Amino acid sequence: MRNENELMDYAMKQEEICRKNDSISDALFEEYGVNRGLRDMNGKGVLTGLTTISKIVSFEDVNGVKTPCDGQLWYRGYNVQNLVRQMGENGFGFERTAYLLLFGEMPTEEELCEFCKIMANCRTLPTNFTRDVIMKAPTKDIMNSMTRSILTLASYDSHVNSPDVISNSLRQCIELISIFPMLAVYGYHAYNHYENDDSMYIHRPEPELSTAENLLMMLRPDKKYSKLEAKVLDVALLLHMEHGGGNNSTFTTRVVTSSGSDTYSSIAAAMSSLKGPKHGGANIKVMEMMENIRENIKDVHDKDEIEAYLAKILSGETFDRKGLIYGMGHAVYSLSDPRERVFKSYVEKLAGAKGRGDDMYLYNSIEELAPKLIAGERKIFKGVSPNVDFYSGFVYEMLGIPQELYTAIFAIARIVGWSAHRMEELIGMNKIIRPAYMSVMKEKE
Ligand SMILES: CC(=O)SCCNC(=O)CCNC(=O)[C@H](O)C(C)(C)COP(=O)(O)OP(=O)(O)OC[C@H]1O[C@@H](n2cnc3c(N)ncnc32)[C@H](O)[C@@H]1OP(=O)(O)O
Ligand SMILES: O=C([O-])CC(=O)C(=O)O
Repeated sequence: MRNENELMDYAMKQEEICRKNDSISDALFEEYGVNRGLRDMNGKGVLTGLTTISKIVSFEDVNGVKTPCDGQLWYRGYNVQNLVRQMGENGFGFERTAYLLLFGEMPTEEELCEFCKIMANCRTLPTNFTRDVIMKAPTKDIMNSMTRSILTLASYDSHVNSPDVISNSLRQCIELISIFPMLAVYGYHAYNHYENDDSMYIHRPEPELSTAENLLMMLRPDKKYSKLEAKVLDVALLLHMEHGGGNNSTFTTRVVTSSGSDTYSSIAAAMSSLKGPKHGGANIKVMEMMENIRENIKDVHDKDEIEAYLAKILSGETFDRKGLIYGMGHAVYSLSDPRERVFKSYVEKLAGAKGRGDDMYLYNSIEELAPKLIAGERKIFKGVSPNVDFYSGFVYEMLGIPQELYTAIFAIARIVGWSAHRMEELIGMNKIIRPAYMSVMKEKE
């Protein structure tokens, strides 16, 4: 039998050699003008593509000077805050926005109706897929469970690759967008049954329900949810659907697509990127961090105590020792992330209704204190503010959604953006993405 301890001891011993041979000095990056993380000295991303899918604004021109401003996000020419507003109190936006992002124009009522019907018909899994794939080796890591399902679905597709690349990829993307909620929720129920010994429910989606409604219906044992809950979840999905070509998971989609690989592999790669705690996985990390803060401070109303504990998180002294305050900061936004602002308005309503005033106070205090602390400790050129995922976990928690599903919900939304970028890459680029690495290796005899 394999001796795990022996292997771990070996890896720990060899770590030192890896560190010695894999470290490259900052001076060499400067000498060759190489931008770490494809970002320039001011944190701005290196320009690697053109897109018509979305636009992010974080700076404005003030008398010829580039100045940080409140963030804006636009989908196919429409401001996201307006898209949310236009849905009204009861309307659902996921399907309409998915159409907009995928096809580049707002659907008429007739086009939307046809698209919803197509999606409803797609919400079915191959025979015994739930039993044979999703329930096998269940895991708390729902992103992994979904990724395994996505890759396995390729074996059930008799036309994984087809000469009609564009229409075939579009078909596959629409199918995956439609069934993502099932892969996520069934993956969770399987885990919850086998690992937590809870009852398992496999409710089939209902054709007349929206994506958000289906998700809540499939999740709940009694299939019940309120209109407000479905509305809040729909807004969360709309806000997470798309964020340009440069975010880590969308860029991954574009890189894998550019090699000629298939839809399942491109989306599986994007899932693997999204789950990272610096990207979509931050929504779970925020909740773990909040729990850790609550456990370690005596009074949630004492801002000095909160500040001192945040300083410890930032110095890597406590929590996960990574030195990050999760839910804060963004690669592009400066003064604010527009999606966080929308979320906050819902959070305040929900927290009031659910008697979570103390938690709201704690979140507000962190929102006020953390940016100043981070700016004091790190080199921040553009400003640092709460991002979309600072409040998303809190919202999901108040909706009774289990923590294991938080990043999966992000994926259920972002697959629309990934799909739109896969289509744009296939239609407009036709060039393998292949940046260069300068070798600073020393030749040896
Ligand atoms: C959906 C999303 O993906 S939104 C982002 C979700 N992620 C998180 O909430 C995790 C916490 N935040 C972070 O790790 C970062 O802010 C990121 C990954 C989102 C962006 O990082 P960057 O692009 O490096 O941001 P920026 O250029 O402003 O950072 C400058 C410095 O501040 C640090 N910094 C930024 N945000 C934080 C933070 N929340 N906590 C501690 N340090 C931070 C960066 O690590 C960087 O330090 P370095 O130069 O020593 O590496
Ligand atoms: O754009 C990024 O770097 C992160 C991201 O996906 C988002 O904020 O939605």
